[in-house]
Amino acid sequence: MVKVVVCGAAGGIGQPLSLLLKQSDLITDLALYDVVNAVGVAADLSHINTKSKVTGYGKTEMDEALKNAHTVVIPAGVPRKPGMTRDDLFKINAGIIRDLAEGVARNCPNAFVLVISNPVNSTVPIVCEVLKKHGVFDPKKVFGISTLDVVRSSRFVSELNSSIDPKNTRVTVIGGHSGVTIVPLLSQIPNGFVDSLSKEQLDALTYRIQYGGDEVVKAKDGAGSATLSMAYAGARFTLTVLSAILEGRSGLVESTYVNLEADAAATAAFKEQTGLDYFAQDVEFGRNGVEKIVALPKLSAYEQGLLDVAIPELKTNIAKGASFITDSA
Ligand SMILES: NC(=O)C1=CN([C@@H]2O[C@H](COP(=O)(O)OP(=O)(O)OC[C@H]3O[C@@H](n4cnc5c(N)ncnc54)[C@H](O)[C@@H]3O)[C@@H](O)[C@H]2O)C=CC1
Ligand SMILES: O=C([O-])CC(=O)C(=O)O
Repeated sequence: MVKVVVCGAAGGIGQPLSLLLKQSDLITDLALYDVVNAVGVAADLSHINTKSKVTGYGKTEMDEALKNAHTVVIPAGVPRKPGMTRDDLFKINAGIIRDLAEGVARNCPNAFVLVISNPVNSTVPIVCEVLKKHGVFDPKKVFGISTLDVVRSSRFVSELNSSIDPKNTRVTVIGGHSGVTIVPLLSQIPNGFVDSLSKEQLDALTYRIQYGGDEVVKAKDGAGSATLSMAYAGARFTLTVLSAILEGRSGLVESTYVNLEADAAATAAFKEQTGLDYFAQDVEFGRNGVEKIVALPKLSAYEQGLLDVAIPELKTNIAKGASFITDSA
């Protein structure tokens, strides 16, 4: 049995994400949990003629939903409105994520946990600290999904150079998932892409990637943030990880936000230099989740400048998430 649970499954991301996961034969049981309407969404999806069995769980049924899960994907919580930062969501989402992580520790302590809910820079440390508290933390199994930054980068780059196919051009994005902590490594794009840009173009492209989320928040004008592109990115990430774990496919890589203990040997020097415990960078997946954290390529001076700005902000975000659990222990 491969049971995948979507927590927040009736939401703007949860519904299309569940629809995309329903397409996959890797999943045998798709469990949809939400405090509202999950049973209805599950009934709807359950009629689709693919192999997985879909079940819905309401507000009081979290434990049942999570029981024996293989993988838990979490897009539960509130989205931004114009004028808000992702950090402004902490007040409401931190408690939601803590309670879901407690549910994971109780019902599926060996599950892979994939976190979408913002602020990702802080919600991932919350999940890790809760699992640590229960003695069930495996850093190879907890991921912050920052794939949307990669998806946006590929698309935005292709808008500047029509010979680039956005589907086949993966841009490594390191750091975290908010504003200045999003650091795209555009210098890694082949064929001298970055050298073809003026300084103004490079600044504008970098800003667009860092603030792509705000573009959508503004356009939706109070009706939330990215949902469809996030569902696409979330499904791509989830199915990539599942393919490595279940099918043993090797060489599968995505940028994702992880606890650096997931590959302590590879990241020891970086941790020492920066003081960061969590960081988004390219990760190769394997049967146990993180197979290895890919070494950072040589950054351009421009990228190093971006990273220098990202580090203090990331540190604050991480400390805020971790202390939300450790200070209440
Ligand atoms: N990682 C990323 O790149 C992205 C993250 N997000 C984040 O994803 C989250 C969800 O966004 P949307 O789907 O647009 O919001 P939404 O409001 O449409 O959906 C959230 C769902 O979570 C449910 N929910 C609330 N509390 C819950 C709980 N305790 N247990 C289970 N379900 C609960 C709600 O009932 C709702 O159905 C937000 O925090 C948003 O900022 C959004 C886009 C990209
Ligand atoms: O911007 C937001 O609040 C949602 C998000 O994380 C994104 O679209 O990247």
